[in-house]
Amino acid sequence: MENAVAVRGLGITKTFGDIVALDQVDLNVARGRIHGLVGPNGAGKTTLLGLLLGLAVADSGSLEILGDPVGRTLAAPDGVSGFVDGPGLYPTLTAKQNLAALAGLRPRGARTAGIGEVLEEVGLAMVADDKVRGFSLGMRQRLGLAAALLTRPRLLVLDEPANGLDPSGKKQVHGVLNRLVADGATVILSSHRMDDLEALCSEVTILATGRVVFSGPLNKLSAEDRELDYRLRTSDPEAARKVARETPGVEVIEGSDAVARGDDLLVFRAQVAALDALIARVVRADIAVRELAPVVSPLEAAFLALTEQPAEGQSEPSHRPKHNLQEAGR
Ligand SMILES: Nc1ncnc2c1ncn2[C@@H]1O[C@H](COP(=O)(O)OP(=O)(O)OP(=O)(O)O)[C@@H](O)[C@H]1O
Repeated sequence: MENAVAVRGLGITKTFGDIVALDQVDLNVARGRIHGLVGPNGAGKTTLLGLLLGLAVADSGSLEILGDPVGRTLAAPDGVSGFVDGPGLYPTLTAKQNLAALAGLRPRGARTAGIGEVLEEVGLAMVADDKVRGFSLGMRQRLGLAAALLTRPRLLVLDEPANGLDPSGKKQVHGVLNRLVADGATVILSSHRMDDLEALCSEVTILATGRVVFSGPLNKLSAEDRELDYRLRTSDPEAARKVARETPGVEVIEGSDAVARGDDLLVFRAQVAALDALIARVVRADIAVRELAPVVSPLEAAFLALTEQPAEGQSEPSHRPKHNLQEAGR
């Protein structure tokens, strides 16, 4: 039976001189999933993705990809493709010529998808014969994805793949990634876009200054006992505000940006139980609920809480978690 784990990393450390880019990182990614990597600038995301692509080797720790231990040589492990720091493309060649050049580098007999097929998949068939130097950032990103698909990867590793994509390009790329995992492949991607990660990923790893501060299913981040800020739009904002003030566990936030903009919104902080109680009370008071949403998504809230930068003059960095939230046994 095929190994159910696509990536198993244990205690991975990578330094560049004095800089500790990755500090005892554990990473477990099940096959057939889209796993998101998130963290502030300089957190170590690109470094970690580079290790998965065989662009660098770790100083210590163990890494197993698609069932095989990763050695000390710089080479993409079998079945893995992708890119970090943007796709490497030849600007003076056309999209088709770029892919042909890459396909030509594939070993004889290696699994290679059709060039027309991958261009079609990423929505670039119409510009197949255009030179890449005239491509927008989003088109280059999609061509980079097409190049990665050429190898029919079992593990696709992408650094900021949604960079520069317009909504239709984003939809196209999301479609490609979802089809890949439906066919049994695994995708690991980094992004600063929480909405993208929430739309695509079932699991995320949050890194802060080279350390894992959370790794696990996205739904663990919206834990029932975590307070979140919500915005509520109703048919009667004043009456709703009064109900909110009288509901235990609900803290009305008066000076929020939404209120300052003059929006007819009630912004409040609550745990899930108090939120439920408030909505029930609002409806019982014959006030219609028109919109209810977290001000920031659970992923963004966790990101901000777990990766906050140390305050000026603070000796102990507050982003160093007191508890590592890594899901046990994963
Ligand atoms: N080749 C290198 N030489 C020296 N330092 C490096 C090198 N690559 C990365 N670093 C350092 O390692 C740390 C992690 O960098 P990395 O690029 O992995 O972060 P990142 O999370 O991808 O950041 P971003 O979101 O800005 O892309 C940073 O402090 C960075 O300056």
